[in-house]
Amino acid sequence: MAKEPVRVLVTGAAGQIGYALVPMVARGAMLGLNQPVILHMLDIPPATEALNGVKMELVDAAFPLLKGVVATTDVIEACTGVNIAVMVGGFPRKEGMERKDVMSKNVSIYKSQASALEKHAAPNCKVLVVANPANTNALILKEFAPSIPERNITCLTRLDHNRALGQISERLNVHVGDVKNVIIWGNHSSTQYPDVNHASVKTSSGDKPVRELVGNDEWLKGEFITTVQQRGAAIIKARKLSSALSAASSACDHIRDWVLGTPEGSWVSMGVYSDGSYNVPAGLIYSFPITCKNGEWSIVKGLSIDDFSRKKLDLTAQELSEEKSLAYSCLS
Ligand SMILES: NC(=O)C1=CN([C@@H]2O[C@H](COP(=O)(O)OP(=O)(O)OC[C@H]3O[C@@H](n4cnc5c(N)ncnc54)[C@H](O)[C@@H]3O)[C@@H](O)[C@H]2O)C=CC1
Ligand SMILES: O=C([O-])CC(=O)C(=O)O
Repeated sequence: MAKEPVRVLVTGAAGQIGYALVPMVARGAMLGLNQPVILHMLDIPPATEALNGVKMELVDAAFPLLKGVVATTDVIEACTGVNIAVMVGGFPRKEGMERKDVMSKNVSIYKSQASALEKHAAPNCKVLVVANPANTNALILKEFAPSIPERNITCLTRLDHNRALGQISERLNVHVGDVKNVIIWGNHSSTQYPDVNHASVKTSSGDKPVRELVGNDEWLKGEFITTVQQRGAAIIKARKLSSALSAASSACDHIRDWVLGTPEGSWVSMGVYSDGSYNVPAGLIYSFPITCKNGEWSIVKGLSIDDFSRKKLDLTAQELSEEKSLAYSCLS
């Protein structure tokens, strides 16, 4: 029997990530090649014409899995009945800005969209916040949508995770699909901590630790970390626009693994509501190593944290606590 379509909301759908993301969803990259979808696309009134253009292109692309498109500037219509919400809408960072510089513009958007989701989305709707500052927008959304379970509200750090895999694969000249179990800890910002202490590479003689294969701690503790932390800024410098295709692809990875599960023996990074694991203060949306099964995520527990890592985990938690206070001051 044909599967019921899943309703996927993409906010900011007329923007550059939206434009890359909606065809990926319609092709099955997010929910699988046998899962029909109905796309809900939200943008703001000045983008109405562009949004309609995206809708026309979706029709023209004749995607077999796409069973309907709602293109609207009405937040209630956009949120009604959605099972997955990918929150991309917002004001992007420009060259020379830190992500928290876009805070005041974005947190007020997330406060109002929280209420629309809470009232109109399908029960158990899974939410992924992409727009920056992603962790803090997700936290605001959680706080202003108290009836959505906190487990259902996450933010995107999978792009940073994938960037870390990419850097290791380039350094070792191995295929990116053979590298696993890097971790992004903390904030989707330049204080994030890309950690390879538990990462490995599949080789013909079994899995080998990344640290051993790289054999250069100075690079791993220095240039590797800063390259991943600063990759978003490097893309902005090169393109004069922030990452879009890689962000869209990573958003698909995030939802796909959350819904369909992570492969046995490997984990991903997701920004989730901290339960105090690894002594990260509870009540922050913080990126952890995560496995997913049956549509639920769990933090990977019990990994060893050395002194170098401890300081990095604490630093990015500190930044998130400060962002949280700043966000509240923007809202008052
Ligand atoms: N977490 C992550 O890994 C990444 C996050 N980002 C962030 O994603 C966001 C989107 O980036 P782009 O698509 O490049 O920006 P963009 O400016 O091309 O698109 C944003 C879209 O959001 C719309 N929008 C603004 N306010 C809205 C509202 N209240 N409701 C619905 N739509 C609204 C705009 O009209 C625009 O069409 C930015 O905040 C950016 O910083 C970007 C890359 C990676
Ligand atoms: O850097 C930015 O503002 C966009 C972004 O979040 C990223 O590419 O990681």
